[in-house]
This record gives sequence, C-alpha cells and structure tokens, in this order.
Amino acid sequence: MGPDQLARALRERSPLVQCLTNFVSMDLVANLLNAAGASPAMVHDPEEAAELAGLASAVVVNIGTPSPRWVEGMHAAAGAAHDRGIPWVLDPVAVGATAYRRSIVADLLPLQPTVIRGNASEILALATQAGAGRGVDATDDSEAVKGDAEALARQTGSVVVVSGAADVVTDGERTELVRGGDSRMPLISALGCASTALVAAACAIIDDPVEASVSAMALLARAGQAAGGTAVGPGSLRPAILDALWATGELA
Ligand SMILES: Nc1ncnc2c1ncn2[C@@H]1O[C@H](COP(=O)(O)OP(=O)(O)OP(=O)(O)O)[C@@H](O)[C@H]1O
Ligand SMILES: Cc1ncsc1CCO
Ligand SMILES: [Mg+2]
Repeated sequence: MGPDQLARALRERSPLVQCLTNFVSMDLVANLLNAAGASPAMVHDPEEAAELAGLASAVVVNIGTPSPRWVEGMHAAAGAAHDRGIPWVLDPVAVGATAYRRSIVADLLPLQPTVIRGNASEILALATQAGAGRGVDATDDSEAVKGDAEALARQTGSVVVVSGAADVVTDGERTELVRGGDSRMPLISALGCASTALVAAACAIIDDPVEASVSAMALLARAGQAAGGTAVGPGSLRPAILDALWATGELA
C-alpha cells in the first residue's frame, strides 16, 4: 500500500492509537496522528494502561522521559498488546545514554515489539550494546547502520526502522530504504517520536509490519518534502508538515 492509500485508509478507519510517550512529544504526536486521520489517546498510568490497550488498535511505547511508574504502565500496555495480538511499537529514545534506559528496553524486548523505531545512534546502541549517541539526537548515519539494524531485527524478531536522511526498514531479510523529506526535519524535537506513532497507526491498517513501516515513513517523508517548499525554518516546517499530512488524506 502506497502512502496515498495509507492516508485514505487512516481517514476512513481512524484507528485508536494508545501512546505512552514522553513529555516533550505528547503534543506533536497527538496532533500528527490527528492530521493523518488516526485517533490518539495519551494513556500511560498503570491504573488504566492495560485497560485502554484492550480497546486500542495499536500501542506506542516511547521511553523518552522515563520514571518507574511510567515504566510500569509501559509493561502493562505492551503486555496487553502482546496478549491481544495487536501491534505495539517501541521507541528506544537515547537508549545508549544511560544504564536505566538500557534496562527498561531489555525488560520490554521479551514482550516482542512489532516494530522498533529509532534514530541511527539508538539502533546502533541496541544492536551493539555500546553507548552510541550523546543523548536523544543521532550522531550516526542511518544507511551506515543498515547491517546493525538487520542484525537487531534477526535477534529480536521485530521489524527495525532507522530514521534519517534515508529511512531504513528491515526484518533482517528484506531491507527497504525510504528517501525524501527535508534536511530540517531532525531540528523538530519529537518528530521522530511522531514517526513512531505513525508507524503504529499504519500497523493497525496493514498486516505486514515491513510494508506498514515503509508506507508510514514514506507518507511522512512526502509531507516533509512538500512542507519544506514553503517553510523558512524548523518553526514553520512543523505546522506545514501537519497541514501536508492532512492534505494527503483529504485529496487521496
Ligand atoms: N537529513 C534528513 N533529511 C530528510 N529527512 C530526515 C533527515 N533526518 C531525519 N529525517 C526525518 O525526520 C524524521 C525524524 O527523524 P529523526 O532521525 O530526527 O528522529 P529522532 O532523532 O528519533 O527524533 P526525536 O527524538 O526528536 O523524536 C523522520 O521522519 C526522518 O525520516
Ligand atoms: C528532547 C527530548 N528529551 C527527552 S525525550 C525528548 C524528545 C525527543 O526524543
Ligand atoms: Mg531528533
């Protein structure tokens, strides 16, 4: 399914996407999902996370601003998704930066995320157990870590998506590259987190997680490229991406 068809299907079906995502990203993730036609719900507390996952069509678990109670909610939601056989997508924000983040991810991986979406430094850190990256931003190139992404996919059984100038999507056997976008996209904090949520929404529509991830990343790349035509910097690029996503679903 191409990005236009995905945009149309998201509009028609409006999948409920439960997001346990970091404080920085909540606004952009919710608004980007809305613009793309999906229905976001930011529900993370362990009191209700599993219950909501019982209603959702996909779940996002993003470790960007973790604390013990949130991590409990992540286990509850990912566990419920796993048990129900609905897709859940892990965003291992800054996993190379601290021991706490490494242990959170190590404890979540047995719940078999459908997709792991990170930037090149995060995927390199997961694949090599080394401390790649300085913080939340990538210091590595996505195409340069293609082999590491493939190895991580084989090791975990998850589809791995590496965002960057070219997005890499792999299940360890099949690898696809998505080009496009705008070079100012990484300056929009949490756009990567929003791409993770769009991948989750696509997984609710398309059964094959490689195809879903390629479609979602291509939809965002196309919106970023279109938005880049009018944007004068990252500030105006951000709302222009939301408008371009909405226009894709409107015109498709
Ligand atoms: N140089 C580039 N050219 C075009 N698009 C890019 C480039 N770098 C990243 N992107 C796109 O920007 C989006 C965000 O990717 P990025 O790698 O910045 O994620 P991230 O580091 O996880 O972000 P965050 O942690 O801020 O959420 C993706 O859709 C990706 O395809
Ligand atoms: C800046 C930042 N810090 C923790 S999470 C986050 C959002 C991008 O991942
Ligand atoms: Mg970034």
